[in-house]
Amino acid sequence: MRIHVVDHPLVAHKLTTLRDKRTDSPTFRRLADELVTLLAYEATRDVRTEQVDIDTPVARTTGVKLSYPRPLVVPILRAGLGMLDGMVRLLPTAEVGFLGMIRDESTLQASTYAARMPEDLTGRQVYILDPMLATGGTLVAAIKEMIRRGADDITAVVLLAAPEGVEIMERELEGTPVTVVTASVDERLNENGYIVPGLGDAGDRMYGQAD
Ligand SMILES: O=P(O)(O)OC[C@H]1O[C@H](OP(=O)(O)OP(=O)(O)O)[C@H](O)[C@@H]1O
Ligand SMILES: O=c1cc[nH]c(=O)[nH]1
Ligand SMILES: [Mg+2]
Repeated sequence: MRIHVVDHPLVAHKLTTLRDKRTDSPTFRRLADELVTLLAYEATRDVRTEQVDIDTPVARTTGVKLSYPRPLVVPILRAGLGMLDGMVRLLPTAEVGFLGMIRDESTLQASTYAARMPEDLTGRQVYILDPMLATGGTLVAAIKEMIRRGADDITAVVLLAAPEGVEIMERELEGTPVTVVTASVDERLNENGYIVPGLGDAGDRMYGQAD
């Protein structure tokens, strides 16, 4: 597994406002959208392309286009949904699958309540979107599901990661073709499994408290 922390002043600036507890939901959603576009630029560095010949108004030339099979973008509901538009803006040909996952806040165990995507992902590049990599339980389960379906190139785009979650991912996904792109690896997890300093509950801050 590879991890790439995007070190850029615009990313740091937007992330700081996202973390601020005074930031309201509409602003939070807008910033998450803008941030994911900046992260997506790095995350798609190895997106597969193929050569194409075109005519400019002046001459014939060779360029590239995104190749087939199309990449698959998979937001993990709920909070990952707030990253979808920003991602597909950069990857307009992508297909979109959905994974609904919830972390039990007392046991911190992740479970899946919905999955809609092709059963066969052989040869597909997959981009998983989830703002938070905390204990890593959610992302490890999601990535294992993609590998089970045959994906051979998986990139997880997360806004924030905890060192504990990164370590679990490295252990559980050793030797797998996985890259994590994030705006920050924070200090630690607290006793409730929340990232410190973090930004709180990403889903609640985007959409309100679910229960
Ligand atoms: O790394 P982990 O410890 O597994 O935690 C991270 C997960 O927790 C949050 O989802 P949550 O369960 O709150 O669902 P929600 O997006 O519907 O709020 C977050 O969006 C991740 O999916
Ligand atoms: O800090 C955290 C940890 C898990 N899920 C969140 O939304 N935030
Ligand atoms: Mg939540």
